[in-house]
Amino acid sequence: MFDGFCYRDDVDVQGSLFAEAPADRRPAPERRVLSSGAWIDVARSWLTEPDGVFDALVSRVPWRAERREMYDRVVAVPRLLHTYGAGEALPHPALLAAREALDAQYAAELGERFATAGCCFYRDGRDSVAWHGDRIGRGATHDTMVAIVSVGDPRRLALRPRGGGPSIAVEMGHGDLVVMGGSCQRTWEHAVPKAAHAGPRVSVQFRPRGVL
Ligand SMILES: O=C(O)CCC(=O)C(=O)O
Ligand SMILES: [Fe+2]
Repeated sequence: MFDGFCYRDDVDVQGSLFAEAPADRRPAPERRVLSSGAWIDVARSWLTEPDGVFDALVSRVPWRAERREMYDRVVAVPRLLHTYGAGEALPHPALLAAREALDAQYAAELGERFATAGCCFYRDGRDSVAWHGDRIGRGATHDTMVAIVSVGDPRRLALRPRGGGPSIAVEMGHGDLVVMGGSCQRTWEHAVPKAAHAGPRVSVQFRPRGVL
């Protein structure tokens, strides 16, 4: 069986040759420093089993439509949502492995672990999220991180400084990781703009406790 072969191959290599090394072969994130203490990290093809994760997310998550309350206004959210709280089982083992890999990569810098997993289902290019910062919780006052794992069709994450200035964009492709860090949630805003042609995409955002 192909799966069995892959698994045993992994175990052999990690067990005999690299017994002390972490069993993680994900590409290292590359950092882009933005203004005012904000940064983003990007790692392409970072998630293991992205196809299985996409299928599991689309079929197993209890999706609901919602309007999201931002600080001073309610933003229309044309997309489906579900949040897994701290300690709740995630719908695919690769997402648990992803959270553990994020903790291994970032816990020292972040000072805590990733706890919650917010999931968003963009059914097609008409689904989107407007400009906002994740500022309902501590992100409004403290440096933090929001780690986005993306599966399905690629979509653009646009970012712009809160006080005005040119925007940048990062493509979030199938299996890619994009981490917004530092002051990003309070000094920058982000959005997923509508796209003329896009198939389904699911985003999983890992956040520490108290960051929403
Ligand atoms: O779709 C994404 O990856 C970003 C979602 C987002 O910014 C949010 O839900 O706060
Ligand atoms: Fe956000």
